[in-house]
Formats: sequence, structure tokens, C-alpha cells
Amino acid sequence: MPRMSLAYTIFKDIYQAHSIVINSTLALLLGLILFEMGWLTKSDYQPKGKHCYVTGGTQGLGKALAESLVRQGAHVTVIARDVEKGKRVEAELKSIAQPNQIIQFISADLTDPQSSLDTLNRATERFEGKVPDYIYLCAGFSKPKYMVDSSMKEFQAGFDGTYWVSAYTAHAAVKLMVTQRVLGKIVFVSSFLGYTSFAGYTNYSPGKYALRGLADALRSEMLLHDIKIHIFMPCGIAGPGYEAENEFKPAVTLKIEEDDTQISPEQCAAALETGLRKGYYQITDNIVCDFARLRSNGGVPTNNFFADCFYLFISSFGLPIWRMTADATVRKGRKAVQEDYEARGVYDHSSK
Ligand SMILES: NC(=O)C1=CN([C@@H]2O[C@H](COP(=O)(O)OP(=O)(O)OC[C@H]3O[C@@H](n4cnc5c(N)ncnc54)[C@H](OP(=O)(O)O)[C@@H]3O)[C@@H](O)[C@H]2O)C=CC1
Ligand SMILES: CCCCCCCCCCCCCCCC(=O)[C@@H](N)CO
Repeated sequence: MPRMSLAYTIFKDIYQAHSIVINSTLALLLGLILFEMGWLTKSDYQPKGKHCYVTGGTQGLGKALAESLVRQGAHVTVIARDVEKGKRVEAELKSIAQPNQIIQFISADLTDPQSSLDTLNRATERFEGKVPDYIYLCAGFSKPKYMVDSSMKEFQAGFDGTYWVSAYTAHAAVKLMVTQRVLGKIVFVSSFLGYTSFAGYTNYSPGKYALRGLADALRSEMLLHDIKIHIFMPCGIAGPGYEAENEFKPAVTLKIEEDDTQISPEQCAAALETGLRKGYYQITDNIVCDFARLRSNGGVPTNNFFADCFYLFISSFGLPIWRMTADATVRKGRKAVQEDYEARGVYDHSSK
């Protein structure tokens, strides 16, 4: 008997004896693959006709997102401090909206708890008091600086501008959503620097990490009410915010970031909405952020089980290697920083 047909006979015997087990395993595997590819799950992300509340919606990521939401037929409320810029953006958004869409700008400093609460309540006025369906917390602050060069006030402003700027609004929104029984969504915006960090970000990363802690706890808690929590962890966004922070950015910080390719606010907003459509909890906008996500995520829901297992394997080598190079970059920066501190009289020579 030729070899092939011997193998075939053996396989046939095994298959016939265990067909139920083999068939159901194959069916399960196929189902799992289809599920992972999103073919069996219907997306519940649908901005059309929804009231979307976008903090930091007057520039960068927030503005690009607000534009996309208006184009999809959503009612959009945009929050930021600068009134002039806000009015300008409101007019721009109205110009691309249909007459039936409500577009409004509210000026507020969201690092203040009362102001965060009042602003959310004000936004509901044209919606018969109903809380916005989707809350996007894009407002943020970044002014990279070495800790030694920061005043206590600046240090605190960093945390306020990254954590409280979103946390107060989340608190107010969750209370309204639960009491009004609105099955809404809250989307936090952290950063690659909310997974890992390096020199220059002592006033930024703590707040961005804290947002992840808040989102992790809240995601779990909101399962009670069918309210969906998401967190976006983008890499560099080439907008006005990034340009402004680069003016102050320490040379070492800039050098480490050379490995990152910034994307436009529009591309970044598109990546966020793609993640929301897929129902991902932690949304990233490139593979480097995925590597960081898988090394730091505390077992929260994964995005694509098979791909995630593979990326975790790769990043188990990749991320520690990157960290060694980043540390080497910092060490190389020692001399210049120490000379600068000497020149600026930072060192207290009297203390020997
Ligand atoms: N740019 C980047 O490379 C990256 C940014 N991120 C994060 O993504 C988000 C968007 O970034 P980006 O597009 O650069 O944003 P920008 O810095 O360009 O814009 C920030 C927006 O938030 C508003 N804002 C800031 N502080 C407050 C406040 N206290 N109260 C109310 N509104 C406020 C600003 O308006 P106004 O000043 O008028 O208040 C502006 O509309 C931020 O959370 C940022 O930390 C994450 C990764 C990379
Ligand atoms: C195998 C692993 C390779 C890893 C390569 C990593 C490259 C460094 C990426 C640094 C990106 C920082 C982006 C966030 C910026 C940000 O949040 C601030 N600009 C905020 O304003």
C-alpha cells in the first residue's frame, strides 16, 4: 500500500472515531476567529443623531474629532477655555452641519470641579436636560520640563491638566448617565506616555497613568449600568499642541521621541473612531503603542486575542531593548545638562 493512502486510512479512522470532538473543535475555532475579526459582533458606535460632548474640541485631536462627528450627523458641544478660538471653531462646525444639528461652544476651565459640573449641565439645556450620549475627554496640557526646573505650582498644574481636567467631567457625566439611565459612552484620552515614560514627563505621565487607573476601575463598575468606557492611548499628534510643547522640550526628551512618527489630528481622530467602532477598550493608533499596551495593561480586555498574544511576545523583547536605548540617550545627555546647571548657578556649592 502506498504511503499516502496509509496516512489517509489512519486519518480517516481517527476522524470517524472522534468526528464529534474534531468537528466541534473546528467550529469553535472558526467562530472564535470570526468573532475576533469582528464579523459576528455588531458595532454599537453610531454618532448620528447623538449628542457628543468634546472637551478640548477647539484644536488638535479634539477639533478633528468634533469635525468628524458633525459630518456624521451628531449634535456637538465643544469645551475649551479660549472664547475667541471657541467661537471661531463653533462657526466652522456650524458651516459643515445640517440645519437640524445643534452645535455649541462653551468656555470653561475643566480643571475646576464646580466648573466641570456646571458646564456639563449647561450643555444639556438645549437637550431638555438630557446628558450627552458620548463624552470625549480630549482636553489636555503638556509642557515637558525637568522636575528640577519646575516650580511646585507647575508640577501641580501638570497633574491638574492631565488628570482632573477629565476626571471631574467623568464624575459629573457618570452620575447623570446613571440617574437618567442613558446607555452612553465615556472616552478618556491618555497617551503612549500613560503606559511608559521617560525624562521630561514628570508633570505629564503621572496624570496620564492615573487616567488609565480611573478608566480601568470605571469600566468594571459601569458594567453595572451598561455604560461603555474607553481609553485612547495615542503616540505623537502633529497639531498646535505638539508644536507648542516642542518649544520647551528638553533636548533629551526630543531625542528619545525621534523614534516616533507623528500623525495628523485627523488621522488620529480616525484611529480613535475605528477603535470605538470595533468596541476596543484600550485604543491605540500605532503598533508601538500596542507593544506598550500589551506590556502594561493589567489584564484588561484585549483587542484581538491572537494578534495580542503575538505582539506581546514581540514586545517582550522589543520594549526592554527600547528602554535600554532610551536610558543610554538620557546618560548621553548628562554632560550638557550638568554644564547648563553649572552655568545657570543651579548647584549649591556652599553645601559642599
Ligand atoms: N499632541 C500629542 O503629541 C499628544 C497628545 N495627547 C493627548 O491628546 C489630547 C489632545 O492633544 P492635542 O491634540 O495635542 O491637544 P492641544 O494641546 O492641541 O489642544 C488642547 C485642547 O484642550 C483645551 N484645554 C486645555 N486645557 C483645558 C482646560 N483646563 N479646560 C478646558 N479646555 C482645556 C485647549 O483649549 P484652551 O487652551 O482654549 O482651553 C485645546 O482645545 C490631550 O489630552 C493630549 O495630552 C496624547 C498623545 C500625544
Ligand atoms: C519595540 C518598541 C519600540 C518603542 C519605540 C518608542 C518610541 C518613543 C515614542 C515616544 C512617543 C511619545 C508620544 C506621546 C507624546 C505625548 O503624549 C506628548 N507629546 C503629549 O503632548
